[in-house]
Amino acid sequence: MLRIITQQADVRAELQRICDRTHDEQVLHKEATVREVLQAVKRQGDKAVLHYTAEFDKQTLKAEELRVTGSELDAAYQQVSKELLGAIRLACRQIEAFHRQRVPKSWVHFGDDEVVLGKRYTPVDRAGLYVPGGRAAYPSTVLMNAIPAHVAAVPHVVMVTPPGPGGAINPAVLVAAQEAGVQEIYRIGGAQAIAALAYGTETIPKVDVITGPGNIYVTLAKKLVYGTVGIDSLAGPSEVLVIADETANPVHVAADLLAQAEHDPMAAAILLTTDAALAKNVQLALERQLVDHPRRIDTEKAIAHYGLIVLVESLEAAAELSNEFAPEHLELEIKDPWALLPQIRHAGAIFLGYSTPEAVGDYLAGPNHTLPTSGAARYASALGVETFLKHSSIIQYSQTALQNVASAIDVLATAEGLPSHADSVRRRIQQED
Ligand SMILES: NC(=O)c1ccc[n+]([C@@H]2O[C@H](COP(=O)([O-])OP(=O)(O)OC[C@H]3O[C@@H](n4cnc5c(N)ncnc54)[C@H](O)[C@@H]3O)[C@@H](O)[C@H]2O)c1
Ligand SMILES: N[C@H](CO)Cc1c[nH]c[nH+]1
Ligand SMILES: [Zn+2]
Repeated sequence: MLRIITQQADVRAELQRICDRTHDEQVLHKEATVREVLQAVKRQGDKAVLHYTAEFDKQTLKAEELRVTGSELDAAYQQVSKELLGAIRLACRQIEAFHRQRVPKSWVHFGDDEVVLGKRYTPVDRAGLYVPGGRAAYPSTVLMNAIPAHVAAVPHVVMVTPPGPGGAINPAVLVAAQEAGVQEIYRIGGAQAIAALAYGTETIPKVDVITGPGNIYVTLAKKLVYGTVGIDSLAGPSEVLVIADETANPVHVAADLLAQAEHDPMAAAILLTTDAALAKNVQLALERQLVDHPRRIDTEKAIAHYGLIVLVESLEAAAELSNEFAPEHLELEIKDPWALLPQIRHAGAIFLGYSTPEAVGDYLAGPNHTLPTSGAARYASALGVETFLKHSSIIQYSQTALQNVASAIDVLATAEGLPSHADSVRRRIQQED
């Protein structure tokens, strides 16, 4: 049963508990497991990857079987329906069109003061894409990761995804990877896959940046390898926060809450509403929709632990609570969503109005569905082309320009107690050796 609580009670504490669910004390033992996996893969390479694949994915593989072969890739096209291929291609076009807008461009400015300044964008050499596969297959996530990498012109794109029975990978995932230009695919998942991409093994190449969402093990592993490699963001167990008024349809709101809860027992689904009748009706609708839900057990777990309906006094109060939670997905199911939008400061993606279920963003609206969770939307954003780019600053001074700033640099370097800094400028001005 989805609990209903009122604003005055311990709403803030409850929302904080749900937000913190991937970094609270209860996950410490999972972090210990992840640390062990990272260390083992770093030291033992493929041997450890194969060991943990057997332990956690229940698949016994040999090192030479880790890479998906050309014949498997070809066969995948025969295993997907025409409709599915058509939908993948539509999603590809829309995601690419969105990501090609406002790609950061290199620039150089030649100033009148004989100073040249600029920024030069270059892609990483190697990207590693994590595509989840424990509880569901995610061809959409392949596209959301691979297309921005392609638009950023990353020369080498590697993908990992957990093996299913017999080591098989879902054919739709393999088709999506080919449509989006992935070059190498390895059948590994979880923390061992993140470790392999971060440190490299005999079989799996080390990459420069790891992107993609995943469950708690994947997210903790990404957090721990950050620094050895770059990451996109902490895109962990899914979450949705819906702000709804009395005009919202309770059946639709319940369906949207379940659409995120069904991802993972650690997913979060929250409704903030000004209307007590809506709260009750969403609760009832959700119960009904859960009755013959194919993923009922996990979905009920998510709803029981991380599901919540909060009755709020006003939409402004709802916006403030939402900002504190910083949800991955925020739906505004209210009469005038554009009027509330200026009050929203932190959210991975915002869905406006009754006809915009979060699922359109998951699949094909165009914006990326790999989004920060557990409060990370306070400081991080959706995966994008820029995730695969970095920029170098460009600086050139003429002799005259250097003379103009020499004394200021001298003063600053002296204040910092760094005489060679001052000297490196002074020698040029004085034309000494
Ligand atoms: N935030 C986002 O942008 C976003 C997008 C899509 C999906 N998601 C999330 O991705 C996740 C997908 O999760 P999933 O489980 O289906 O697939 P997954 O690929 O993320 O995780 C499966 C892996 O977890 C590892 N694992 C499972 N149990 C373990 C244990 N007890 N100890 C150590 N390792 C273990 C296994 O190695 C397995 O390969 C969900 O949480 C979903 O909500 C998030
Ligand atoms: N809602 C997920 C992000 O939290 C993305 C997704 C992929 N497929 C379905 N949903
Ligand atoms: Zn989803």
